[in-house]
Amino acid sequence: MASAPRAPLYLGLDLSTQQLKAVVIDGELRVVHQSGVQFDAELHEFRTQGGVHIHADRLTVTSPVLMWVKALDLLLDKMKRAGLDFSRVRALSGSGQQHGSVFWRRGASETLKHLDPDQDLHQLLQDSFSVSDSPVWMDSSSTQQCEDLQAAAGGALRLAEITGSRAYERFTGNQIAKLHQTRAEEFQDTERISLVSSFAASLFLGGYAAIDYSDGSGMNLLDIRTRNWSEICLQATAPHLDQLLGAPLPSTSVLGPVSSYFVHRYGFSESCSVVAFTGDNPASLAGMRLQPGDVAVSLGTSDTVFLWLQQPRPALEGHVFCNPVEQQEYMALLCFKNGSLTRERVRNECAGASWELFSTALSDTPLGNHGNIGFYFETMEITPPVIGVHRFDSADCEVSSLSPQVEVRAVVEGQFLSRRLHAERLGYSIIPGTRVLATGGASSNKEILQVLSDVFNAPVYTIDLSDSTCLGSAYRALHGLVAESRASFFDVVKKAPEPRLVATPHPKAKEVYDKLLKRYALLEERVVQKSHS
Ligand SMILES: O=C(CO)[C@@H](O)[C@H](O)CF
Repeated sequence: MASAPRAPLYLGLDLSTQQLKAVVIDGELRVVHQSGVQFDAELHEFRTQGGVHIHADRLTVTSPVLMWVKALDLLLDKMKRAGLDFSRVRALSGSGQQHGSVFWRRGASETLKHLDPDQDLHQLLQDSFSVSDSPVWMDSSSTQQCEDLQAAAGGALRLAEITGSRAYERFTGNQIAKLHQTRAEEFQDTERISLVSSFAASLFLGGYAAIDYSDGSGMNLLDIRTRNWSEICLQATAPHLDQLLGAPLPSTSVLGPVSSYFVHRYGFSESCSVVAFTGDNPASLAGMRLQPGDVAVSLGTSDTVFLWLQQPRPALEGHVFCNPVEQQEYMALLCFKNGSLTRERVRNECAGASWELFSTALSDTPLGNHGNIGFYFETMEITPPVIGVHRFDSADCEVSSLSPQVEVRAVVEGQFLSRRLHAERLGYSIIPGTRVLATGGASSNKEILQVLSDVFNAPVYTIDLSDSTCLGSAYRALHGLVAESRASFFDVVKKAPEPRLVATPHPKAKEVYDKLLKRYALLEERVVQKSHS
């Protein structure tokens, strides 16, 4: 059913690792438009792989910030050509890959304020960034800065108590510290530092957008209880950081009207509101309308497991972020770097680059995979921090290879055993009645979700759109308009379609995977010890 011609629309964007996506909903929360730009395929002049550049040291990982700018030009042109009436967009919001950072050159705020609508953003902002290769969440090169920050804060656990996480290499504060130490001239030429989320919001705002509490929780700089920058952490990171970052704001904040550039170039209404952008995982929590007691499993470039927390429970593993939709509450998250790119590599090598054959391999191999277990940490993993590929047979003997079909099941079972093991270690036990909400690209594959249901011994649900992050941003755009009146996010989006049950655990699942999980934990410890020896 089409929306009425002048009925308001709400735009949600997601600037993720491999692509820029958009979803448009109407006032009934129906998706009326989707679009996207794939970085590798449509912006190949930037020569990224999976949207990033992995540097020769195999630890430094960056993305060209002008690729993200040009992707927005392409996306809005695509949406305009597809006939989207931007004048109906009442509010827009968005999300970005977490932890990444953008360094605006001195003078860029003036350029942002006076964008010429006859030119594209990519041309206008060519000289607006002091750092052209933005550090992103896949980077693992700031270990020294992590150690220094933990020492300054009083140790790893103290830092976790303050910021929600011990120091992690990908977290923005440590990346800023490294850049300040190793690229002093570029740092000196910087007048503002944004997250990927607030950078995208700045483009629409025509000025520097505030960092929101939720994505700001992924920097090792924000005190998650006071929701202000931690002085100890700022001081330990770089000079004048409070000025470079600006004051953080609630994730529901209306930042202002869209800039005149978008009014004149694309026909946005002058009254279209820009609602604070946030991180991709917090936006996904919103898109799935995650409730306390649910467990979300996002299967994207990174795999993440996240859930709703009423009170922060920081630990030495995983993260606590401010909740993006309930300002006084929190969310817990575990991140696994070797996610979809690892599944795709095994698909290419063991299933003829076909998802159908990949799914057939899963259907044709038994629960527990005859005791074979695999660890596929092709790049430095985050949870646990280890690199290497290791395969073990049913007698816990390391083997050099598995048959193609067994390897397919081993990568999927191994990833899900790891997600479950580390979630349970954080006290997030999967109890009867727990709903597992799956999202992200791989959540459209029923056989992969069947393995998830079996390993977690829980029913798995999905929402119609595998892209909960964009949908969550569109929901947040709508909610931002009424948040000041204290309207709850859940009231505003209660008409959204309910998650759909797509897999229930096999009767033997609990017996098989409770046992296999114990072996997995011992073997993972062995792999970690071996990689640190
Ligand atoms: O590092 C992560 C979360 O902490 C990843 O999920 C990124 O947000 C992916 F873009």
